[in-house]
Amino acid sequence: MIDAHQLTKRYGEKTAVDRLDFTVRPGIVTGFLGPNGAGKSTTMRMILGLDAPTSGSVTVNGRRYAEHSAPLQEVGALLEAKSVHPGRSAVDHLLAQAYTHGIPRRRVDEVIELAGLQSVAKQRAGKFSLGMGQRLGIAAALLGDPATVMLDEPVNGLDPEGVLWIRNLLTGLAAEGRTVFVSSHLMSEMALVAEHLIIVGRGRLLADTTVDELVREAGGDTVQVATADPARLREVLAGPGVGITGHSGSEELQVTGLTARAIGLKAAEHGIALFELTARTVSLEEAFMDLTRDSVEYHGTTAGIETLGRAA
Ligand SMILES: Nc1ncnc2c1ncn2[C@@H]1O[C@H](COP(=O)(O)OP(=O)(O)OP(=O)(O)O)[C@@H](O)[C@H]1O
Repeated sequence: MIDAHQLTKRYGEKTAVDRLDFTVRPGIVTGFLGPNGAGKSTTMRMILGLDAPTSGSVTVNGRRYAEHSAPLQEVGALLEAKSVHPGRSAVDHLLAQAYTHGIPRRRVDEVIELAGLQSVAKQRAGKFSLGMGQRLGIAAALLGDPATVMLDEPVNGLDPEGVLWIRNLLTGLAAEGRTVFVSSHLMSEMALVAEHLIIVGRGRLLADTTVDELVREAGGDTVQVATADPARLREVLAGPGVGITGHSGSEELQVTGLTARAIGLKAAEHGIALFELTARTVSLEEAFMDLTRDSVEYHGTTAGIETLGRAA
């Protein structure tokens, strides 16, 4: 369990993390989402005691990270910038960490296997590809068999097989009852693994919600209907909890609060012809963009490219 209370970090004038309150619970994967620069890494660094909060606090299982007597066994973490001695082999890197934390050699072999690094375990880590480096970082994070696992952008640099491996690993760790907290700026990736989402923008909490709820709030339960008699259809569909919108004179209506099936049945019952009946599924990516639109610090632009194209 991770608990943040009014967690704040300022770097001079810049507020990187702004009064965050959230709880990360065991037994599920919680996604930590936000655009670039939203404050995710800073928050994770504070959870691990690598950065001190300017104000507020964050605890892991009721204590600050530094107060745990065996922190590696409490929280296993992979942060973006991982320092591995380039001349050391993967196995030696893990052994060095295991020895200094009283972890048996057997566990090193276990995590090497878990991370699929058996064939390269004796190679120098300096020669590792980005994906292999990520796997080594994850092996190190799991070394202490921690109850809480925290990974910052774990799919970075992984090939499709590696991405799938991470997904299964995360859901497996959560199923074992661990607390799993994973950051990403990719909603599509989070949608596949996370059950709960904590979304931040410019250091602030934007949403603390489930994947299902986010889609619902974004209008994911809207049904698009086209009919020859929109006025009559409005009448027969109207009721408590039902919302109907549409331009006057248009054949198209947008209906919330009723399933496509219920709308189809009602229309048939009243002999109203329908031309279209489509349940509109809002992608999580759209929901995320809507939520964070005002918090994106670094907007991309294609204006320069267009200008170049015209000049050519
Ligand atoms: N040591 C630092 N000194 C000054 N500013 C910092 C420092 N660390 C982070 N920041 C600023 O704080 C803000 C939050 O950064 P952070 O790296 O936590 O965001 P993030 O959500 O992890 O972003 P990304 O998805 O790009 O990794 C950014 O504006 C960043 O420039």
